[in-house]
Amino acid sequence: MSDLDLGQYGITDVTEIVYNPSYELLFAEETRSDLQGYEKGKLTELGAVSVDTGIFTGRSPKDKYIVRDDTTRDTVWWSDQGKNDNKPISTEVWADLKTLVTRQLSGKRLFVVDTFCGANADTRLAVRFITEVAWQAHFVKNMFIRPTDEELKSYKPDFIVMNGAKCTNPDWQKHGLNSENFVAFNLTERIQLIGGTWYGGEMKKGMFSMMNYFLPLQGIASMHCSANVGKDGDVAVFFGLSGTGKTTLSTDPKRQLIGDDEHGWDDDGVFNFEGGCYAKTINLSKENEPDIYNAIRRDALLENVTVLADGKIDFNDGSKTENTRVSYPIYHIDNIVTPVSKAGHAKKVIFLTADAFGVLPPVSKLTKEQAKYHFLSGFTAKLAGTERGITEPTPTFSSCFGAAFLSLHPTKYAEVLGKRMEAAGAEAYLVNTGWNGTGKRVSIKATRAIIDAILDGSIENAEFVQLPYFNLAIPTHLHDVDDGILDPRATYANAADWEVKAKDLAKRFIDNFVKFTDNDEGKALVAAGPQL
Ligand SMILES: Nc1ncnc2c1ncn2[C@@H]1O[C@H](COP(=O)(O)OP(=O)(O)O)[C@@H](O)[C@H]1O
Ligand SMILES: C=C(OP(=O)(O)O)C(=O)O
Ligand SMILES: [Mn+2]
Repeated sequence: MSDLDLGQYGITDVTEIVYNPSYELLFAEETRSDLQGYEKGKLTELGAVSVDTGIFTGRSPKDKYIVRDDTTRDTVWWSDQGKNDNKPISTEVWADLKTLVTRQLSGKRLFVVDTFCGANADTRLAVRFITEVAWQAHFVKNMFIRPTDEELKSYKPDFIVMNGAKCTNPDWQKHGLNSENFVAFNLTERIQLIGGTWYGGEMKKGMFSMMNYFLPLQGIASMHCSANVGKDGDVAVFFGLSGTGKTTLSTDPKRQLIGDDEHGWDDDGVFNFEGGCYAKTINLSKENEPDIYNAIRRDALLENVTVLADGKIDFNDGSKTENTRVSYPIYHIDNIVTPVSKAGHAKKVIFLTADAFGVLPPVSKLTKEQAKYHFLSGFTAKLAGTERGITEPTPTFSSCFGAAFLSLHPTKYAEVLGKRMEAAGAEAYLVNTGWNGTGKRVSIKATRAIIDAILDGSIENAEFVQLPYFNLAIPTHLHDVDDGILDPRATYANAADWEVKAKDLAKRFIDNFVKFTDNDEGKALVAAGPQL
């Protein structure tokens, strides 16, 4: 253990430091009978503890800030340079927020959890979390990489996350901020501050935003994707915004899981940033998603699910939020890459989208140019719950399938990914896990069969037709998939209804892409997008 004087961060009079608590200790701490309110965990019949995360049951992008100083001024993609969540704050406002959080944490009994973000020793961030809430310590222990005892001996943090969830900012209006809640980053001090929101996802996705800052500047792709690898070492990555199926579809008993949400791609291949998974549990069933269901046991941590008096869980109850979750260490899934979550170069790149309009085909094969176009566009529907204020599927363009986490301009991620794909000879596919003309979502079973056809290569033997307006190549037949769903036009009682919606969506793509056409490269990509 390195020097644990929290005074160096401005936290004083700490009564006790619970350093890197074991799962045993966390269980005891979060189920203590004297705990009150949102701190209190409940034991469920599956053996996992369940907590309520408070007022915030999803991330709060509107409350996200980055200090604009000499480190970040010319690197960060700022909210005044495009539509994004990287709102600048001054060092003065930062100092006030830091005082609030350090004062909140001073004089307390604190949990300190030392972790890594990133599987590779040369590019990982050693992230130290400081929190007064036991289940928040549990969450980061599940989600980040747990250092070995040997690694802890020489552990030196690169980044500090001070979670002051219980404090809010009374001066937010004077500071010109969005609310009394804040999630703020300082790249010079290498500190994240949290106030007002208890939601653990701010820590997880916060450090993802930081990897998204550091890695592309070194030519390493930083990707909002899941990843797995087949028996022959064939790696696939699945990009997608929240709720599109990254976690569900990468958890595939036939393939070893690398990770379910955040990865890098360097000269050696694809590597996980995390040490755990964060699965949605709304309507979870043992039949549809057995591996995720079985991962919910002792040491997993449930969030915002409904627990009945006898400890039974009602996974169909979305009354607290649609964004009910479980975090678990990655080894709760049987088939994973060990000991380090990494594998070779990706040969298949899958863009998952959940099209709420019911226009896009369940699968299409993309040309190189189309891959770039769709990566920059990042079309999907935001599903209910993951972000505050989103209560029904809302169509959105989220660059790189993760605009909320991009610290640099989207073209930077496209450039780095493009180079990696080119060098690996990777093929790209667009998979719609959302809706079609039936008004229903494509079934998980059908999507899984589609993914199988992509990964075993059989899709390459299919006959393809071109979908008008989008010019997407769609297969006419795939093993174990109903032919009737492959062409979205066939899922409408009246194909003319598809036409109307398709034209509308095509126009949205075209309008959205205008922002990328201020340079020759972007202009050249327009031809790869929808045409009217
Ligand atoms: N065809 C489908 N493919 C993938 N997931 C689906 C599909 N239909 C419904 N779902 C549901 O959508 C959600 C996908 O969420 P998840 O895999 O957690 O997405 P992500 O990891 O990208 O946020 C799950 O609740 C899953 O059960
Ligand atoms: C945890 C999140 O990721 P995802 O929903 O993509 O799993 C999130 O977006 O807050
Ligand atoms: Mn996920």
